[in-house]
Amino acid sequence: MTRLGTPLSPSATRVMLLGSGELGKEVLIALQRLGVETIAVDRYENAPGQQVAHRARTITMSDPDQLEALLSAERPHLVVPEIEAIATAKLEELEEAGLVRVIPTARAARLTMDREGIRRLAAETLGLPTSPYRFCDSLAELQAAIDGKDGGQGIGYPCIVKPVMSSSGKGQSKIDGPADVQKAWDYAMAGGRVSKGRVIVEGFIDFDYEITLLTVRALGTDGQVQTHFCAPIGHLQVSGDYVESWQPHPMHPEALRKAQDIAERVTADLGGQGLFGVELFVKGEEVWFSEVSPRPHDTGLVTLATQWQSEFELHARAILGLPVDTTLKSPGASAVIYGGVDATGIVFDGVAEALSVPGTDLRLFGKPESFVKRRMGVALAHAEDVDTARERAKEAASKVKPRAADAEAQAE
Ligand SMILES: Nc1ncnc2c1ncn2[C@@H]1O[C@H](COP(=O)(O)OP(=O)(O)OP(=O)(O)O)[C@@H](O)[C@H]1O
Ligand SMILES: NCC(=O)N[C@@H]1O[C@H](COP(=O)([O-])[O-])[C@@H](O)[C@H]1O
Ligand SMILES: [Mg+2]
Repeated sequence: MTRLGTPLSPSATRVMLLGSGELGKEVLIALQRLGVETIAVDRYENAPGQQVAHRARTITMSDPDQLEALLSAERPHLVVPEIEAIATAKLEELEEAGLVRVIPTARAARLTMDREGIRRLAAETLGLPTSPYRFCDSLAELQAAIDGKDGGQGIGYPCIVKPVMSSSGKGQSKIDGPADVQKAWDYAMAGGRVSKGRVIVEGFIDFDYEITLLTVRALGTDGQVQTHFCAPIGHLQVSGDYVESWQPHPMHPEALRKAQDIAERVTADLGGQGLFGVELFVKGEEVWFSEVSPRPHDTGLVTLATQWQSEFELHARAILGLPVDTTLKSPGASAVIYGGVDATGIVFDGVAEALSVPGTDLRLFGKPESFVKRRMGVALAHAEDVDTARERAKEAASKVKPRAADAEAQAE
């Protein structure tokens, strides 16, 4: 295990998060509870995790020179990517030279920041079932891939187009017919996290439900990495972004076996220690791999209400080489609170009303700027069963009403 010492002293264990949004904030809190010295990095000032870390640094994380300069100034023992858009090639170079240890590995961070890297690994190297897909660099290539005029079998309609570097549904759209192709291309070009004129087009999978299988690679007492699974998390996505999640999601035993097998294989290849969010589509007993985050997953926010150790605590423990426990405490659910307004500085109305819903809790992330579709908070609920928990979480989330702080000042 990593030796734990005294933060802000020479014996400290220093962990740097690259990306400090709502997910990183919870990882930072979990690390601090174990006496780790934390450095929160993000692309903008006062990111949620920066508000709870020992130190905050703001850089362009996709700039290799800025990243290298920061790493040599801070000399963290562990570097924990929290977002896709970082200079992963630089991390690989520094890891190779033995200068940093990246969680779970720099290669995993590189492969998963780009849909092409992880999709080719999963489908072509590991032979896992996925949707049919093609990568395209222009509108003409996209049309040809859909029509099967690029030498391959046509992806056909409906299909889904996504920038190769994006997350939370940014730049993603569904194409139902030829009239939607241009619009989907333009939207993808505008929506990627890092501008790169490349997209993936995927055949649409008509799944019964989709899950995130949180998978933890942690050291056992024998010093070997062991794989642990959390109970499946069901979720609902709107426009490619998660709006609700719940745990446990009931699964046919054969589908669960396949899901765990896929998760085991993909995480074993990515390697290292830490928690992964393996996204899977399920229809009957059939299971498709969609993608994987080598870090806590947004749909896994529900584990703050459902597990003895949340996904954030599991990640913190696993990366430090400590034992983990993935057992469920209670069925539960989460429901997203969007900003609803474009404003710098907001006020949340209805918080007391929300928390008066039985079994609920809130996380208000503290992001300095709100956008209509920016995730600003989440409602959590536990209950005797998942259906009740979902109702509670949705009710609590619906009572929280963000509004521009300016409007309040004007009203007073
Ligand atoms: N091939 C597909 N067939 C059917 N639905 C799909 C397909 N690809 C994506 N989706 C839907 O869109 C959602 C978002 O897709 P995906 O996970 O690839 O995007 P993302 O931007 O990486 O999202 P996040 O970062 O939140 O995980 C999926 O969870 C699923 O609901
Ligand atoms: N699906 C990935 C995901 O949920 N990532 C989470 O969202 C933050 C970015 O939010 P922002 O776009 O509002 O700054 C990231 O920092 C991470 O916590
Ligand atoms: Mg996803």
